[in-house]
Amino acid sequence: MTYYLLVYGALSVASVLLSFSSNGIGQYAGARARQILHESMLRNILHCPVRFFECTPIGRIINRFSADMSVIDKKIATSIQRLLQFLLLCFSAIVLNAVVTPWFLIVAVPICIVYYVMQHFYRCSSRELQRLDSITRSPILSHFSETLCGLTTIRAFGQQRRFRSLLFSRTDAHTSAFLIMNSSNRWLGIALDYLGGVIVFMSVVAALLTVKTYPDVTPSLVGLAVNYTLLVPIYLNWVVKFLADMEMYMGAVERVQQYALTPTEDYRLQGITVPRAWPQKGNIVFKDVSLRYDRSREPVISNLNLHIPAGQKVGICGRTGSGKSSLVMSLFHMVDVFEGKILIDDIDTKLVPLQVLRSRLSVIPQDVIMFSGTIRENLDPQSVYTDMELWKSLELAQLKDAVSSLPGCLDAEVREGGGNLSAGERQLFCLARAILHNAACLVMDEATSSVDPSTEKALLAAATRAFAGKTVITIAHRLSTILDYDRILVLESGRIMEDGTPAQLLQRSMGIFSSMLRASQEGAPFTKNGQDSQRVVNYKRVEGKNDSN
Ligand SMILES: Nc1ncnc2c1ncn2[C@@H]1O[C@H](COP(=O)(O)OP(=O)(O)OP(=O)(O)O)[C@@H](O)[C@H]1O
Repeated sequence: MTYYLLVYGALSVASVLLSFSSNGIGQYAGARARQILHESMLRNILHCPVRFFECTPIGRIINRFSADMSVIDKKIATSIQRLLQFLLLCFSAIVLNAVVTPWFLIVAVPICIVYYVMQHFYRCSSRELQRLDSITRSPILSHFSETLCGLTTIRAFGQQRRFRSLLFSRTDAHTSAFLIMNSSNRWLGIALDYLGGVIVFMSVVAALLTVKTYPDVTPSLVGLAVNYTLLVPIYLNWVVKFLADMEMYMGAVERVQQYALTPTEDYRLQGITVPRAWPQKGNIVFKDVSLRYDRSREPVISNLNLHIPAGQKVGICGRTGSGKSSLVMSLFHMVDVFEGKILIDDIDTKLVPLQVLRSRLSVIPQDVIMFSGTIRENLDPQSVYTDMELWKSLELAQLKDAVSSLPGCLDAEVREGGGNLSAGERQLFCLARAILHNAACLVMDEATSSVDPSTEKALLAAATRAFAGKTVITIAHRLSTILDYDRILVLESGRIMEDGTPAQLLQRSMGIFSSMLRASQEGAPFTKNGQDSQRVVNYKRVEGKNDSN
């Protein structure tokens, strides 16, 4: 009796210790695995080219980071442990039955086959149903985030009802998939219960036969075997469930891994080391440059040659899709420069590490991004400038008075997306950022297209003053704004069609620039009072005088 008690006690202690260590090790391994997966996905996504974000719906990316990561975080480690536990329990029950009642082995084989077929059928269906569940969830998230972003437009056009019904129909599709998935789980539960009933029945029959044929088998041993068998259906149910769950969860790992392996931009971390002050002059040379967005697409610009001397103010215009943005984006290597060279102050930009290159040039885009925080954080996120430098840049950007009147001045609140600032103010803040950077080249990509003429005038005047003597490249939305520039380039289908001073281009009455300017004066509402036409006439007069001098 003491012997049995000691063995039982030792087994219990061993079981507790093993369970404790397997839980600890399992959870630690799970935590490390999900940390590695999350970090590699995040690192990769942050380094993906802009094109990836244009082609991938935001809802899908959020889904990877929320739903898929949550599955990996909460479910996988526990499921693997439970699966192993139930597999071992099942195995031990079958072995015990086989040892005590050998007749059980005869029925065990067909039962195993039926069991295999059933779980295979369930797992195949469950995988597809899970995919359906995941596919139908992304459109809800995309639709929801799109609706939030475009709330003003939706309300302005009275489209609330349409958007609401679209949301409901997508939610219905998702709920249906979810319901079918859950029903399939219930089906499996019921089917396995029936199979379990058959197993118990067979086990009892095998026990009766064993008692007849092997008289030395005691009733207590038979009772133990039958008792174990009673639990087999429950264990089997769990094994199948966890197997299917694991398969489903590994889908999340596969999707996360896919994002962790998405090709990133070439950051050229091993690139050349450029002087701290580069580019000092802002002398830009395009040598036989060809650009494309994708290997499978035609180049948007082919064999372009262009020299922008240091300190020149260049206006770029052309019809929509002519390649203006692509041309200036190539300076930042945001488009694939697959042929030729772009030199800035005699250094090939292809060899400069991408982060260095982008940090040395300034850009004012059409849509300025402001983050929720303070004005100081938005101007100088890395806290490298002094207050005096911040105020100086605000003064040059004509924002000093506006900021000083705010409660908290530099620490005044900026809401998400700069919601409490006007479009013009946001653009002036972007100019202040560019001034702080003190880059030798400034690029303005239709920076003034969403502001009124007076703000536009203020922004351009501030930029001209702050970037006097530096290279400024402006993609012009309103042609009248670049009439006082040093040079104008007219692009068409990725080629430079006209290149010269504004006066030279205006002299070609049948030229593209002249006709575009004429068309904009006829069409633009703010030319009704003749301001811009007058400006062109005055400009021609002044140029005429200069020429005659
Ligand atoms: N992200 C992109 N992916 C693929 N092709 C693009 C992409 N952006 C632009 N393109 C293509 O490149 C060509 C030039 O576009 P780009 O935006 O440079 O013209 P743009 O003159 O700046 O036009 P807009 O004045 O309308 O901004 C167009 O044919 C356009 O379809």
